[in-house]
Amino acid sequence: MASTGRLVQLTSLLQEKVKEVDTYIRENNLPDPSFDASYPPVLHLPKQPDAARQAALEALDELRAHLLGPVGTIYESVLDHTSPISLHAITSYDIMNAFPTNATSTIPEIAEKCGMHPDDATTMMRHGLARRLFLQKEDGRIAHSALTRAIVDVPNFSSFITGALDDTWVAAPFVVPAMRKWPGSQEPNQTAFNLAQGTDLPFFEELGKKAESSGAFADRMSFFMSSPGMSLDYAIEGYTWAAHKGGTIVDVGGSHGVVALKLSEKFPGMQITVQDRPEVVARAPKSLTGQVEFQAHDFFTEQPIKGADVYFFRWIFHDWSDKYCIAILRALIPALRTGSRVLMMEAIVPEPGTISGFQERPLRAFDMGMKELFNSKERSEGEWRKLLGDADTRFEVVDVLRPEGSQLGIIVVDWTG
Ligand SMILES: C[S@@+](CC[C@H](N)C(=O)[O-])C[C@H]1O[C@@H](n2cnc3c(N)ncnc32)[C@H](O)[C@@H]1O
Repeated sequence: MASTGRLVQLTSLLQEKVKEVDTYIRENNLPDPSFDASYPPVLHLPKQPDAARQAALEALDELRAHLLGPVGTIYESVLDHTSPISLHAITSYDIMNAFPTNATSTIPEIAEKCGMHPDDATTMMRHGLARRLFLQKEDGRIAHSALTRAIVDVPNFSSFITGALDDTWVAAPFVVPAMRKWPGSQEPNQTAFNLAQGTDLPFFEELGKKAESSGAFADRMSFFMSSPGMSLDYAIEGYTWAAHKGGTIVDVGGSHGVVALKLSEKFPGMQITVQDRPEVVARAPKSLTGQVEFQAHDFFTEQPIKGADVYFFRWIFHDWSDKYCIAILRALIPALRTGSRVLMMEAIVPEPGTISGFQERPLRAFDMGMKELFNSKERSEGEWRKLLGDADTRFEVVDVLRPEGSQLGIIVVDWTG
C-alpha cells in the first residue's frame, strides 16, 4: 500500500508547483496575488513558471473533485448554471462603469446610475460579490475588484463577455432541444442559437441584421485575436512561405487582409489576393503597393483564381459542418493544378482521452460553442485527414505543423490531381 493516499500526493504536488510560481513572483518583485483592484489583470509568466502554474491548476482540479466526491461534483456543476448571470448583468447594464475603479459606491447608487430596479441590482450584486466581481468593503460600500477592473481596462474584454453570453450562453439550454428537433443536423440554421433567438437565419446573417451586433462581434474577435496563441506571427513564421516568395497566394476568407499585408511586407515578390464576402471586402483597406488585392468571392462557388501556388484558409473550416467544408474544398478543385498547395490554419485538437480532462475541458467548450452556433465542430488531426479524403482523395496531406505556442496548427495539403 502506498505510504500516502491520492489526496496527500496531489497536495504535495500542488505545494511544490505553487512554490515555484511563488518564488518567481518574489524574485521578480511582482505584486503578491490579491483581488484588490490594483492587481494587474494578467499574471505574465515565462515558460517554466507558467508550466508550474498549469501543473498546480491541474492538481488542484483533481484534488477539488476528489474532495467534493461524485455527487458533490455534479451538484456543483448543476448549481453552476447560474454562474455567468451576474456577469451578464454587469456587462449588459454597464455596471462596471457605474463608478470609477478607484472609488466606492452602494447598490442603490449603482441601481440608479444603471437604470436597474433596486431589487434586481441587489440580487445581481450579491451574486457577483460572491464571485469576486466587485468587493464589499468593511463599511458596506462596494469597490471594484481586480476582476471588474479587468472588464473596464482590458481592450474589447467587455464585448467578448457580452457577445459570448448574449449569443452562446443563452443558446446553451437549447442544445438538447435542437438535437431532438434536428438530429445530427449539419445545417447552420438548425442550431441551438436558432431556437434561442427564434430565427431561421444562420448566426452571421442574423447578426448582420443589426449593425451594432456585427460591430460587437468584430470587437469580440479582436479580443480573441489579441491572445498570444492567436498571434499573426504564427501565420507568417509557422510555415516556410519563402518557398513561394515570387508566387501567387489566395487568402480565402481573408477578411481585411491582416495576414496578406504582413506577408507582402516580408516577401515583396509575392502577389496576394484576399477573398471574402462582398460586404467585408467593401470595408477592406486599400493596398498601398498593389501587391495585395481584394476580391469579393463566395467560397461555396467555383474558385475564380486558377493555378495559384497557395490557397490559404485561416480559421475558416471550423465554422462549418463537414458537409459545408467538403463543398468549400470541392469549389476549389477546378482552380487547382498538380502541386497546388492548400494551407488550412485551424485548431487541431488532440484525440479524445489523450490529455487530461483539465486540459481537454476548454477545447470541448470551444467545440460545444461551435455546435451551439453553427452545428460545426473542432477537429482532431484524424478528422481533418478524413474530411480532406471525403472531399477528394487527390488532396494529399504532406505535413501537419504545430508551431509552439500557437492555438492553431497548419495542415499542409498538396493537390495531386
Ligand atoms: C473566423 S473569420 C477568419 C478571418 C481570417 N481568415 C482570419 O484568420 O482572421 C471567417 C471569415 O470567413 C468569411 N466568410 C464567411 N462566409 C464566407 C463565404 N461564403 N465566402 C467567403 N468568405 C466567407 C467571413 O466574412 C470571415 O472573414
